[in-house]
Amino acid sequence: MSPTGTSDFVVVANRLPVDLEKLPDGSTRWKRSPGGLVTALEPILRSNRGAWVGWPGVPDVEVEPIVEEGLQLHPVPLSSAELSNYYEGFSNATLWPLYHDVVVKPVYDRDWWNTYVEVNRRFAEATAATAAQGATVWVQDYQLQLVPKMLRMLRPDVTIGFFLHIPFPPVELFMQLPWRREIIEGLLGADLIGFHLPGGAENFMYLARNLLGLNTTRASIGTRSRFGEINVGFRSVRVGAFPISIDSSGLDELARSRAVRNRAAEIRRELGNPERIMLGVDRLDYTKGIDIRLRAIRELLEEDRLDPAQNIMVQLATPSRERVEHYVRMRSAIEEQVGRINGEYGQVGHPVVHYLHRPIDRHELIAFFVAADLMLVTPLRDGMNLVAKEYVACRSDLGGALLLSEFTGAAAELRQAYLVNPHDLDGVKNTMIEALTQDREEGRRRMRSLRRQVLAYDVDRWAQSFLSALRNGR
Ligand SMILES: O=P(O)(O)OC[C@H]1O[C@H](O[C@H]2O[C@H](CO)[C@@H](O)[C@H](O)[C@H]2O)[C@H](O)[C@@H](O)[C@@H]1O
Ligand SMILES: Cc1cn([C@@H]2O[C@H](COP(=O)(O)OP(=O)(O)O)[C@@H](O)[C@H]2O)c(=O)[nH]c1=O
Repeated sequence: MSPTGTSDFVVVANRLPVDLEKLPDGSTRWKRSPGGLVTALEPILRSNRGAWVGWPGVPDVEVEPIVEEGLQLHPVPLSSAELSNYYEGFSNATLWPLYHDVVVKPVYDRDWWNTYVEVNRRFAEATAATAAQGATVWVQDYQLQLVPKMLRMLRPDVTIGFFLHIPFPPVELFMQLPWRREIIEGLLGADLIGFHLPGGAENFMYLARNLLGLNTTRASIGTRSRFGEINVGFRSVRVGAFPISIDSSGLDELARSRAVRNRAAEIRRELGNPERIMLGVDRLDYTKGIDIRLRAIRELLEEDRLDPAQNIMVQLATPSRERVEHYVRMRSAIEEQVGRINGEYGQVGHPVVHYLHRPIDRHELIAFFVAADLMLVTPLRDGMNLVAKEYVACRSDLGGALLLSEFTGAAAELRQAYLVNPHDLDGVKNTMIEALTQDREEGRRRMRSLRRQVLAYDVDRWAQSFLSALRNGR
């Protein structure tokens, strides 16, 4: 057994909720980390006054643990070589594409795998040193799939939950992975393994049964109900589906504020008061289908089905994984598409596509949600997509429309969105026109129904359903 720490509730994630930023003058400051995992978990951990174990966002720095507004942050350092092999390599050039339907070809590299094992061990050791006797530890996501087993060996006294934020792939794809047994065994160190959707949970059950030969239940898995069970020696591991969500009422309240409404009106003016504003908000990731929506817009302009003077698109794109090859290529391709549309259909001072490649602050983002007539969410595959839910939460006016890919986790719940198959470009184009020209009452009916779902199933409900299953099941 490792020495114990003092925290009763510990979240372990690849990143801390804040990234250390090195400024040109050599000083440093903390800024919010990108992505939906942090958006979802930060409020929960703050209200639990827990500890967060994670990487501080830059390589080759040793940072002491800090306490920030009651939240204890325990940085796990990574060297440049580890960053390259564990984060950019195995996590984001092997697992990420493999788990997202092999949208691009995964790379299988033994050195990357070895570093992934070493870094997972470091996270497990840091967690073991942070958790109090009998603590609850919640391990997050694909970067840390070996931590549950490693931590159990170090600290059999703690209760371990694991949640996967990205899709768990179909069995035929997962079987490509040379280290497939190790990953499944790593995850089985947890007491409860959570996925967004029942399909991912059932894929995992199948592998436990057929790859590792374990005894499992066989009934279908429900959403927040009907968990699967796997016998691992004398232990029982439960498996369930817990769709993640957002701080719906917090966003709803902010979006109703005068400051946000004024800013939304100002955004419309800044864009030249067009009849309709379309919006995309994503990390710049090839899974998000940004290229698909741009292609759809270009073809609609070509076919004279969209008036470029009255239909404006805003694409907000946070930089992401900028040294991974496919991300570099995709950025160039998207910027070329934006340039081409503006070159062919824009006017001086009036581009058709407004594109920002930088992180946007949450208040500004909410004003964009309030200003937009059509939200375009077109991933080829996405674990959940919190942006879709955030747009709905911000539309208490029942205005706007959500166009949503069927291949997002969110589509399982947001059935009244304009659902599209992103591989069917004509379908995307026709649905864009349908949503842009929707009857006002039809739009209000759809948005009312979407809001019922998003406001009822918020991030607190997600965390409570997972944590109560974890605590009651041991
Ligand atoms: O840490 P990065 O490499 O910069 O990536 C940011 C996060 O991206 C992924 O987010 C996922 O989690 C969301 C919340 O569950 C979900 O809505 C989305 O569909 C996922 O893509 C990744 O899983 C996180 O680990 C990263 O922090
Ligand atoms: C572009 C942008 C986004 N955000 C916030 O980031 C998350 C994104 O979460 P989602 O589940 O949709 O996808 P990933 O986790 O990135 O795969 C969401 O909360 C956005 O509001 C942001 O704050 N600033 C940005 O510029």
